[in-house]
Amino acid sequence: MAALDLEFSPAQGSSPWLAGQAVDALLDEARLTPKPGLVDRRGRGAHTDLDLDLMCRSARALAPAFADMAEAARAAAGVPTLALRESLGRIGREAEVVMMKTTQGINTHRGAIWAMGLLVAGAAMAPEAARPARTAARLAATIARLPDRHAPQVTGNKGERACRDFGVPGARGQAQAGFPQVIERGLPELQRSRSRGDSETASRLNALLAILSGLDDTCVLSRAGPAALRALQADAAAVLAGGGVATLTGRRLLRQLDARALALNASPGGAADLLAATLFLDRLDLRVRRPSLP
Ligand SMILES: CC(C)(COP(=O)(O)OP(=O)(O)OC[C@H]1O[C@@H](n2cnc3c(N)ncnc32)[C@H](O[C@H]2O[C@H](COP(=O)(O)OP(=O)(O)OP(=O)(O)O)[C@@H](O)[C@H]2O)[C@@H]1O)[C@@H](O)C(=O)NCCC(=O)NCCS
Ligand SMILES: Nc1ncnc2[nH]cnc12
Repeated sequence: MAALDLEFSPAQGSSPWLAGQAVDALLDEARLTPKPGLVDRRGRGAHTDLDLDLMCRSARALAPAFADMAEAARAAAGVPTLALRESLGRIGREAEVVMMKTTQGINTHRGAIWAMGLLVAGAAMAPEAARPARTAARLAATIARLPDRHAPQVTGNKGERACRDFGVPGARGQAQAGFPQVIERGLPELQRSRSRGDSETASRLNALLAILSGLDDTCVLSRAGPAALRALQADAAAVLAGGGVATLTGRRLLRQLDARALALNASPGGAADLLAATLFLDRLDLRVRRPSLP
């Protein structure tokens, strides 16, 4: 894997820069507080084996893999080929090994490696686009729909089992459909909340809730089942209908959602990954609109 010097400030749009944006988006997601059922600055959420320090170390360890994915996408000269799909699959599986070594066997970011890896590749293929977020998601979806001959037929992962048992498309389906929860819910809610003057923290929490309210999160399904997923989705929608996290009503409803997630041992890890994806794409769009951003 390519060596990456994180002290060095890479050129905007370069592969190390894209990798840095991806890692920063993962760190922003992990630190965002208070999230329902998830690891944040307050603690472990519904998890016994995760904490914020571990999430941050895991995120940073993924930088070289994201840079390699961007390089592989650039080498494909803007065309989402089968060879690129298979290169990304190999780099993605290696990144999962790096994650597991870093965390001593705990799954912190498997879903994030998948979603973010595809989006980094999509962004690397469309660096000059006027609306990089949408272009990156569209290219990422095209890559995700290609078959990878080297992927294991059956992984036995909890997400795979939840997709089979509950008939949902899961992480693969979300990517293959062009990340609708990110493009149609996360990003618009982030922008809506900001434009009405909500704080950045409230805007990001609202974006997480918008994603959670409509996502077939296999992390919730496998830990707590379909009734729990429906309850969390309804609670998340209620916070937004109550005015969002910046309001007193919204904050009260968010506390209820958090309490319910903890009582059900349910963690919306898939929604957290897609919030990180939303923040990554938002960073790309912001750089285009405001090139002088620090
Ligand atoms: C396509 C893969 C992601 C494999 O997917 P699969 O469904 O087979 O299996 P999982 O390993 O379960 O991964 C899915 C993870 O994706 C997140 N997720 C869940 N639902 C959705 C959704 N609807 N849309 C998008 N993303 C979704 C979620 O990730 C987060 O949760 C993880 C923590 O879960 P937890 O249950 O706590 O942890 P476990 O250890 O599993 O259980 P416990 O013991 O703790 O109870 C955490 O990772 C978050 O990120 C799902 O977990 C992909 O792995 C794959 O095929 N890779 C191959 C490489 C490749 O092709 N790469 C190409 C481009 S990079
Ligand atoms: N903040 C978080 N807590 C638990 N699982 C996660 N997966 C991705 N982000 C997470």
